[in-house]
Amino acid sequence: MSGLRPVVLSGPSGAGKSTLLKRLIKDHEGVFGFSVSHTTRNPRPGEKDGKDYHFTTREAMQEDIDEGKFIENIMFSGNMYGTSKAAVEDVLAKNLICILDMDIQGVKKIKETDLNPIYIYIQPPSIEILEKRLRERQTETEESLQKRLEAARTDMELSKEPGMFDVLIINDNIERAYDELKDILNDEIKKVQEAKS
Ligand SMILES: Nc1ncnc2c1ncn2[C@@H]1O[C@H](COP(=O)(O)OP(=O)(O)OP(=O)(O)O)[C@@H](O)[C@H]1O
Ligand SMILES: Nc1nc2c(ncn2[C@@H]2O[C@H](COP(=O)(O)O)[C@@H](O)[C@H]2O)c(=O)[nH]1
Repeated sequence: MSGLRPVVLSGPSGAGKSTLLKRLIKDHEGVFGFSVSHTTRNPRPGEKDGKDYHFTTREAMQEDIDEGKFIENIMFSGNMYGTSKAAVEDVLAKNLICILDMDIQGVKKIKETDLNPIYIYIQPPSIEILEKRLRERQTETEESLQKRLEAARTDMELSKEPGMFDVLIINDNIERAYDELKDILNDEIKKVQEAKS
């Protein structure tokens, strides 16, 4: 099936991107496929290699980048992250809507490609609430948390650049944010469902 637009979910660390996209994929079986990024950070409890991320080393990732295997890659909070060409191609080959989770630097790089995704920004209600959610997630050291909050401030400023995102969702309430996300993607979801029926 041609013409399915990928979806880029961006927003600061802790905004709720993974929570929303995991629910979207689970609730729409056979509709969405997650573009599994590479990262050099350590897996969190419960994260699976090849599903949440391809966990790798700096050396291996740099080698692949040098060989042109990545669409985009960044440094975030002291670790490398990136979207390989294979990650996106694997999803598109299955005729699924490809969902990408990335920071705003990645968004800028994707804009230089011909992927033509729908760009969605997930915004926390405030930096204070973001900090509270990140602390409650209990995944970060104090140092990593501070780096993420610093990056979040820059990220939220850059997100205001006109034309950067197609839609902004304020994640003050997870049910409302999820309903908004579903509404935005309704036309794309229908395309896949109709093609399958
Ligand atoms: N609306 C909400 N209200 C309260 N807690 C929320 C809400 N949305 C998400 N959370 C919680 O906030 C934390 C951060 O959410 P999540 O991990 O989905 O963020 P993220 O944007 O994917 O972060 P990262 O980019 O670091 O992976 C999680 O513990 C999640 O359960
Ligand atoms: N530019 C990219 N950013 C990515 C990619 N995969 C994830 N991310 C972003 O990194 C931060 C931190 O993620 P975490 O899992 O360590 O909390 C977050 O903002 C993600 O959106 C990628 O491939 N490219």
